[in-house]
Amino acid sequence: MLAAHGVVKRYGAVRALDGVSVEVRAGECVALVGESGSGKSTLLRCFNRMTDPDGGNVMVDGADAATADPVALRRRIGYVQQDGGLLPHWTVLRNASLVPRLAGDADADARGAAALAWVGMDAGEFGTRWPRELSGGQRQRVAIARAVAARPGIVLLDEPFGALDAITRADLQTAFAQLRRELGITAVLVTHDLHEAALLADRIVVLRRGRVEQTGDADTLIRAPETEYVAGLVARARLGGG
Ligand SMILES: Nc1ncnc2c1ncn2[C@@H]1O[C@H](COP(=O)(O)OP(=O)(O)OP(=O)(O)O)[C@@H](O)[C@H]1O
Repeated sequence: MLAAHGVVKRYGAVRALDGVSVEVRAGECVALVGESGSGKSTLLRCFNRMTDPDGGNVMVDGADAATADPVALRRRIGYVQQDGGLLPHWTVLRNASLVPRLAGDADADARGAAALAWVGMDAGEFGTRWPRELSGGQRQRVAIARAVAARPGIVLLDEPFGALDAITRADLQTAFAQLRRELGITAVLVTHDLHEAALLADRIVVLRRGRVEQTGDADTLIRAPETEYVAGLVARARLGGG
């Protein structure tokens, strides 16, 4: 469904991505894990052309992303950013129905309301509120609703639960996992947190300095780390309360 082949992205002297290859099968959730600056967000943004690579290629649903219209691509691919990215002067319902509305869907509000219900928010109760009138967890729920309202087959998530307290984060992780299964969404999730990756993803890609260090399911990473770096990451995650 998604693939990066030998992707290179440079920012001046920095090689944010240095020949990265990743494949994401239909219906799968793949987590991109790595320390700050390892290239996770850059790789994520290559899939919806918010960033264009300098080398290699990116495939979306069998077609080269470089030839796709970026706006059309972004309407087909849901995107959740770290801070939610809600428009502050739009109500919750208007935020949630943004993508169907941009696509000219006459039922945009109904789709937004349905998406809010999927993430456990009643449009009657929350729809007319402003983003600033929500808790951080509620805002992230709306951000997820917005990303799925147009029923995209693919959703990209950049540290969507990072800024939340542990209980809210666990609630949202469960809600997202359920929604992903129900809607059959293919997802790429950027996270610092190996626990979160193990919980939500079918496979984990460990990035380090713009390169893939190891790809595998959580069990493989834990039982058979291929590099000292991955072994260290696993050890630190255990120390961190796993
Ligand atoms: N627009 C940009 N201009 C210049 N350098 C950039 C830009 N975007 C990213 N970089 C650099 O590319 C590298 C990878 O950044 P990226 O944001 O992909 O890392 P990350 O793993 O997502 O980090 P974090 O977890 O801190 O978000 C970093 O060295 C970063 O400073």
